[in-house]
Amino acid sequence: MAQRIDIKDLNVYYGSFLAVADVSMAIEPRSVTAFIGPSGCGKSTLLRTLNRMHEVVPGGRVEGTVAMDGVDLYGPDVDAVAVRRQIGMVFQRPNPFPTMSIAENVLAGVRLNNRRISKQDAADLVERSLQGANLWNEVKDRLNRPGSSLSGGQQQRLCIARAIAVKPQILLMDEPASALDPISTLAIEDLIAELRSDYTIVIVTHNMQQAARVSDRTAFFNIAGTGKPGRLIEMDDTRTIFSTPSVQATEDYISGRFG
Ligand SMILES: Nc1ncnc2c1ncn2[C@@H]1O[C@H](COP(=O)(O)OP(=O)(O)OP(=O)(O)O)[C@@H](O)[C@H]1O
Repeated sequence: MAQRIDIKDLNVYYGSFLAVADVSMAIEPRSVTAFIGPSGCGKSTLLRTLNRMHEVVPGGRVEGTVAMDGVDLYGPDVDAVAVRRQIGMVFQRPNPFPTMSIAENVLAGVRLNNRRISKQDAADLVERSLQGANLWNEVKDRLNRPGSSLSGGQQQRLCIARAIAVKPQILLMDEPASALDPISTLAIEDLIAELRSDYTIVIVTHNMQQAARVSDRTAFFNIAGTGKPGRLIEMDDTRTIFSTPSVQATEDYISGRFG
């Protein structure tokens, strides 16, 4: 199911402002890649180019290529809406549909994709997705209660269930645990570790320990100053980045000397 992502010579703009410059990197399938770096270096912006959400912002555009298993997402025949539907995204704040039931929240993406689905298939998909998000046991007796009746950590796992219900190949996570308490954070991290075997996962995180715990590869981004674009400084196995990075700025950042 998972797909490889190849980013080549990517520049990302908001209008005339170059927010991220000259990024080339490969993101391996069935692995977790963490984007780290100081505030404003463009981690979230880059993440949003991977499912064409960036260009939803007025003036948002890219130069360069982002290929999924060799197919350029920005190619002329590619439908941006279809790309957004296929590539799951989980945000910082859990955003279930508050009045929709837990079960309908899980099915929301599938329904948006206009897929006709029988009652039994829907029930199976709800169970499978909630199992996949490690939430089934906590909610199986109240699937008709509203999504907003869950705790923050449960809501975030519900959002992950919603994302995986459409069977995406890639899951993008923008600080998925930063609004959660430590126990919910660990639940999300455990879940990421489990999902890794089926998906290509890219996670933006400010939390160094989290990057070290959950990711296989880490990409460090930096910015030379206000108004300057963010750049990829280095990318390597997470163990290497956190033990023997090759660039001084990476070492300074991970050891807490700036950022
Ligand atoms: N909608 C927008 N319109 C214009 N500029 C934007 C927009 N969103 C972000 N930017 C700018 O793009 C640059 C990169 O922002 P981005 O949010 O991607 O950084 P980040 O590394 O994810 O930051 P943080 O860690 O604080 O979330 C910043 O200079 C930011 O001000």
